[in-house]
Amino acid sequence: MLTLATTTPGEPEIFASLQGEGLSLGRPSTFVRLSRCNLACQWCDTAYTWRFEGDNRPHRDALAFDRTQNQVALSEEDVAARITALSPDRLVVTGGEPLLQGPALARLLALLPGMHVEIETNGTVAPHPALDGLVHQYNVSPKLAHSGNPADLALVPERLQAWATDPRAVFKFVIAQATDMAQVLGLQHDYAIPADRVFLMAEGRTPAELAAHNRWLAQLCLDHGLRFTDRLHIHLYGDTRGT
Ligand SMILES: C[S@@+](CC[C@H](N)C(=O)[O-])C[C@H]1O[C@@H](n2cnc3c(N)ncnc32)[C@H](O)[C@@H]1O
Ligand SMILES: Nc1nc2[nH]cc(C(=O)O)c2c(=O)[nH]1
Ligand code: SF4
Ligand SMILES: [Mg+2]
Repeated sequence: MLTLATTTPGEPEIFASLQGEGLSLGRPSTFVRLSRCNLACQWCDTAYTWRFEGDNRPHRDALAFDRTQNQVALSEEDVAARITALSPDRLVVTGGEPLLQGPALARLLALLPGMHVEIETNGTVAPHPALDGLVHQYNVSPKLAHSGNPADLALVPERLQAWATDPRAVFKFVIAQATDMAQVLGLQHDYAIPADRVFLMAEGRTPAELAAHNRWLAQLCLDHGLRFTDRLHIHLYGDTRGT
């Protein structure tokens, strides 16, 4: 069984959209959003996937979503059928943190041979061995200090090392202010991440926020020879579930 996020109560968040971020920006894809996360970013745009009542580690705030309204369990066969009905050739699995459900995800992907598979991940969890061979691209978004997560949870050295040496892994750093660059450049240096595999993406959940941040973010990309990504889906649809 897989535990998915919902668009409305009981309705799993499986949808067709253009990949809005990073290396595959603009590619028509089917998205599957899984439930639960091991981190708690203070600006998370999908907090409904993890900020459940009772799930109150010290660094999580009091705002709680109802677990029964915001997740649904489905069989791998059911999820595969819903994906196939959207007739995609590309799948993006996101969350929450999708690598927390590695074995079930591996069973799902085994039912979908021939699809190009991207995983959106915070980069703290090792892919299950049964899953890893079925994935074509990892969109790895390590969380900087401004996310509010304790560094020892958000930045796992052996994981960062593994992603840096995996050519399938593309890094996507969320930037809230220009001073965040010191931490990005430190990580890029420490783990010898090729600049060609580093994207900077503005923090923002509205077109106005992105427009304001993208101005100076573009300049930072130029200054440091790193790649820029927008968040296309926010411009097209706003901060809406299932888009
Ligand atoms: C919701 S996360 C799910 C996958 C995984 N947990 C992760 O963080 O990579 C999907 C992407 O959205 C980004 N994201 C979440 N909230 C954001 C925000 N307010 N502004 C910009 N990017 C955000 C994350 O950094 C990640 O790249
Ligand atoms: N269109 C669209 N593109 C995306 N790329 C990454 C997303 C995510 O939430 O992981 C996302 C999303 O939610 N929608
Ligand atoms: S790691 Fe991803 S899903 Fe988890 S809180 Fe951060 S942005 Fe949200
Ligand atoms: Mg998103």
